[in-house]
Amino acid sequence: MDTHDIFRQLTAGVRFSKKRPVFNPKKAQIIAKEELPKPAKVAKLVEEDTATKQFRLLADNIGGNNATDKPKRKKAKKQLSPEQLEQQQREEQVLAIRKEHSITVLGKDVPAPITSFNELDAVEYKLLPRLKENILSFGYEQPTPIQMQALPVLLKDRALMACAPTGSGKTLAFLTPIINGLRSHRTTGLRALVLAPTRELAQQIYRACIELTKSTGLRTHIISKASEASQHYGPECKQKYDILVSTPNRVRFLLQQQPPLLDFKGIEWFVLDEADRLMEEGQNNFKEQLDDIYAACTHSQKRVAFFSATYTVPVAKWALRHLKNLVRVTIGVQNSATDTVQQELLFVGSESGKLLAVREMVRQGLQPPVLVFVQSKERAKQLFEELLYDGINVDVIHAERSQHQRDNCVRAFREGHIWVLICTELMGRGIDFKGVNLVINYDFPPTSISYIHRIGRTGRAGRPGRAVTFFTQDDTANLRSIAQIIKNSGGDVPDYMLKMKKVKKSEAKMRAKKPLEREDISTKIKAEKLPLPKEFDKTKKPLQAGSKQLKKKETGKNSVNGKLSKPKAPAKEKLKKAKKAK
Ligand SMILES: Nc1ncnc2c1ncn2[C@@H]1O[C@H](COP(=O)(O)OP(=O)(O)OP(=O)(O)O)[C@@H](O)[C@H]1O
Repeated sequence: MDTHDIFRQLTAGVRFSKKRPVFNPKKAQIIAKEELPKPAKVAKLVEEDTATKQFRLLADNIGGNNATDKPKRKKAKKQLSPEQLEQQQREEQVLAIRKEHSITVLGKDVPAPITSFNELDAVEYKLLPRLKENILSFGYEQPTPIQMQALPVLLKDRALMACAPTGSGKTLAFLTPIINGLRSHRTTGLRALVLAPTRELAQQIYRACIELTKSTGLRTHIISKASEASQHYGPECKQKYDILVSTPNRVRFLLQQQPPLLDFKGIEWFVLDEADRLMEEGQNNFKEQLDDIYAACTHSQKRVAFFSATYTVPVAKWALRHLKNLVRVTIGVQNSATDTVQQELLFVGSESGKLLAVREMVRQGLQPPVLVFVQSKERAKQLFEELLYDGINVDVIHAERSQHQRDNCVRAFREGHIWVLICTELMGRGIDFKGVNLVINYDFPPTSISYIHRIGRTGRAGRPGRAVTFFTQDDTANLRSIAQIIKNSGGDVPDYMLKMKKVKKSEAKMRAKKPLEREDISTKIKAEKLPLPKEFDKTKKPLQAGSKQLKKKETGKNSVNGKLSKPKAPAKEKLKKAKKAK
């Protein structure tokens, strides 16, 4: 495989604008010159249709025609030496394993996949016996496909960009090589950094790390409160940790203190979980924070690994620019939903139809635990108020709740005290609740990436799951792409959905940034929609010009002394009167 091929394959699925240069070789100083394609070749690549390119590359790889994977067959005429024959057989075996587990690899000299954790005892990996015991204590019979391929790649100190379906065991795939690489505790300070987009996910990774490091002596820490961090990391601090798990904002905050409260000069492992989310640019996104953090990790030998179930252009670009010796591993088809989830799209007519649909599902018998996704914290609160009195154990989690409340909520859901958890996008990524039976997308996901992650909260680790996505007339813009995802993972969708007009890129972007405005979630009768009772009108005197009441009517606000007050609902008045009469 020549350099041109490597670049072409690493950028599979990446769509470059013709206006902006795709890849500026001058900027990519870190990559060795010979690894870079010539600008003219890049331009040619840009013009290639992305979908065709992706399809061809996947077909090539899975079918084994990839130059990386292809066993070097000698010409039939030439007699093979026993060693050559053995080598050829080994290569064919590797290909067969990758094909069986839908593993696609891109890069030079990619290590062979393992099929059992026992293979990690080999001299080339030198897995710590204690670490292996910890892995086996989870009761896993064999590595998952991402573990099969990512473990050897990372244990051989290669940079990795890994894409594998939700719930496929990526956490173990990145924690094991870190722990094995660090081996034992040192008092020199932090040597590994794992970043995740939410605190809940960081907590989950932290807990997994504590389990995996048992009896190894390695110390892991999670930054729970930035304000307390000075005690743990300040220059005079005696107690040092080896591994730090956190969200980017807390880390950057500590780095920015004077003097900085974190020292990343010793970071040998830099791992991003949900890398595509962390690389998102724009307001309230992590990219800027990430750049600062990466710049502080100045160790010359640091290993970098990105993991996610989905990948986007910025991640591929960044990896190409910054990482040497890069391997890309994809399990199945990139950016696809896990095939263990039975997916349904349900037309509910209108916003009120959604509540009816949820209640109907409850009436028919919901199998908890159930996760319900809505698009905002306001809507999460509204839905919670609606379902609170429906006789189901329901709770709600969103960014406005305190950290303590969020932790309690997650714990109660994990322990089965809460059956239905209403949540926002906050819980969409990475969270591993065991045995979630159903995900309801109450509000249509803003992007197909969000859809893949949300429904991936069920159907994890090979278990079956179900996801129901409500849609109304307002959601049809994104319907086509999500119907396509369902079809790609083996589900049934009506033909008309797949034939719907593609949304413009600009519109898709806008929808991703700004969710649709929706009617409030409420079954309460709206006062303003009720006709005024007749007697109310008859007894009313005409309003005087300049009177408070008339002003209120003109402005449409119930303003008393400049403050907003609740409108007095005629229906409520009527109800009160009726009660008094009783
Ligand atoms: N080898 C294995 N065999 C069986 N189960 C496993 C194995 N490795 C991990 N698991 C289990 O699979 C579940 C999902 O793992 P994990 O949370 O790492 O998934 P993920 O790929 O990171 O998902 P997401 O993309 O949603 O973050 C966990 O409950 C974990 O215990």
